[in-house]
Amino acid sequence: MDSVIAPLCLFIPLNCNNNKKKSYYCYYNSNHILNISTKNTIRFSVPSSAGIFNLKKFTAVSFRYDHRYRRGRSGCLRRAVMDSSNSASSPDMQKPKIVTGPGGYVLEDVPHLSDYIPDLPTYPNPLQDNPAYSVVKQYFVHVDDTVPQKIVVHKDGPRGVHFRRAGPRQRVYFDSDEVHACIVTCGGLCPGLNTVIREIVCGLYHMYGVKKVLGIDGGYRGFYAKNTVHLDPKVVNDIHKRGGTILGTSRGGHDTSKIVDSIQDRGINQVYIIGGDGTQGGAAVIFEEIRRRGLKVSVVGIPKTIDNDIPVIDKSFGFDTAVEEAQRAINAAHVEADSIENGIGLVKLMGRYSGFIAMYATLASRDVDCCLIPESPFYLEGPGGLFEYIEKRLKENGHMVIVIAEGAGQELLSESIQSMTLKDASGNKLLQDVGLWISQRIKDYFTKQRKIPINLKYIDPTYMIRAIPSNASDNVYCTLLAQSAVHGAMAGYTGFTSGLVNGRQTYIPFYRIIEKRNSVVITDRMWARLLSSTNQPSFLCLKDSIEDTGDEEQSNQLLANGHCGEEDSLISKI
Ligand SMILES: Nc1ncnc2c1ncn2[C@@H]1O[C@H](COP(=O)(O)OP(=O)(O)O)[C@@H](O)[C@H]1O
Ligand SMILES: O=P(O)(O)OC[C@H]1O[C@](O)(COP(=O)(O)O)[C@@H](O)[C@@H]1O
Ligand SMILES: [Mg+2]
Repeated sequence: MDSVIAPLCLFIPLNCNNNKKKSYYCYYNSNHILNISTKNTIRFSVPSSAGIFNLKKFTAVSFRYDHRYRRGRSGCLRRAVMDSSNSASSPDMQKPKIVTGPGGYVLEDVPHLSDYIPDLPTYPNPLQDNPAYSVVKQYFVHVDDTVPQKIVVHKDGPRGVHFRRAGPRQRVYFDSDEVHACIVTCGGLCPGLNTVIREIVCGLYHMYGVKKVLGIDGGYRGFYAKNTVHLDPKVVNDIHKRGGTILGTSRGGHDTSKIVDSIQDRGINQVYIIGGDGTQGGAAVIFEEIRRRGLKVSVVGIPKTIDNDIPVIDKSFGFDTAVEEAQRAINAAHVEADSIENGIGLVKLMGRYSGFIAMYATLASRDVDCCLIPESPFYLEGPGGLFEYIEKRLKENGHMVIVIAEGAGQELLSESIQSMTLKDASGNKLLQDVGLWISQRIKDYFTKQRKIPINLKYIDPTYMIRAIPSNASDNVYCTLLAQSAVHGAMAGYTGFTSGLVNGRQTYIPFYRIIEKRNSVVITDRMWARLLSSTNQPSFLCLKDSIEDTGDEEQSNQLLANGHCGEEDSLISKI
């Protein structure tokens, strides 16, 4: 382990088999989850009572669950908490910047260029002379402004974790002529990518007078394997009306030293990285390498995930657009099902590990009779199963609509289809098509076993949803995210993701973004709302779900409060 270079990703699946000892399988690598190798597997045991898994022996900078290793219905994952005193045990690692204050106040601050480069000159913010902004009272953000992560507090409770408020600062750490910025988009497509690119370029130009902005072509590998594109307000003027990303994107290709060499060789000093959890993980590595080399380069992440699976932030851009567009597919499924005897409309929506799109699209539509998501295990046959429910709805209503998230029921699929271990270039497991599989199972059951003729129409609108331009509210959201990112970089902050927390723009340290995944908490009120709106079976009683998750902290909270903890960011706020 000593030879491992940071950052290190540990994936710990827990086989929850009610034995006294539980086995953890750790996979680690130095840079990229693709390089996970079975040779690097360490196996050891901890007592079942261990709620916190201590990473003392490892040089861990990032840590997250990986549902890909989830095992069957009884498999579960236990929260593992990174011990912050150990997380930076390598001399190359940036220690989290934690500031504490009275009343249990904690600021999880972001790095600043001045942390590792002494005597940096500062300049007055050019915005002070900008006629558009000079009318705003208190335009500049106060240096002590922070935003609480938890908005619901109790009288005697601690003030809790805060993040630095985003926005323009009185003094900046870059002279406008000195700035050479670049923008890269990585991972899957998402509505709003072009709007974010546009607003970074226009923000740099119009607010700070920055003229040198480069577009990196085709994701991370574009830094060293492709040409760059010059970006200015004229080039990006209309791009927010188009879907996709004008810069192109890719998975794979994260070669840290080649990327940082390219940044250094080109004289780039602000790097804007737009992408999901994988991309932000890559951004964290780039930041660490830049810091290690002592370069005056701000590294800024803008979170992109159509699945809304990035933690801490209220929701991700493009999510609203995706939910809205999904309505068209659900409407079509409903029209088809309603027009024919025993019609079943089945719509597969995105959501590899998190069922937010399926849940919100279902709640918005009111036409859906059953919504299946990865977080809520289900079963097909027998009392309380899906087939029984379908038969009941067909008898009652003559038709039904099912929405299924792409990651739902994967454990059932791997039981019936030989498990595939193929991965994409980023190391994400290639999922089996649950929509096709479940269509076939439903058809077989009703026509062969029950001798009930059904008419099933399957719709997969995934790429039609991903490829559209963002809607009006996402456009505004993208603008604020992009402008906050620019303000942060100009103010000398680095190693952060720009994100909305409780309705306020904030700067969040990378490690908080990549340490875990945001997912639907099925024992939370929002999922209960869904169950009550569709009237579908829960497939799991509360007692079972508590036993099954094996997460003691969550279970205790559930039993005590009837709802879940801070992970349910989007849900619990609504
Ligand atoms: N742990 C990691 N460290 C470095 N780079 C990573 C890591 N995980 C993913 N990447 C890189 O980030 C990019 C996007 O990741 P991917 O998972 O495909 O999309 P997303 O950012 O949407 O989650 C890819 O180039 C991938 O190689
Ligand atoms: O077909 P691709 O390009 O591999 O992408 C598929 C994946 O990307 C997504 O659309 C969304 O990914 P992000 O959350 O990273 O935006 C998933 O729903 C889907 O599993
Ligand atoms: Mg991802």
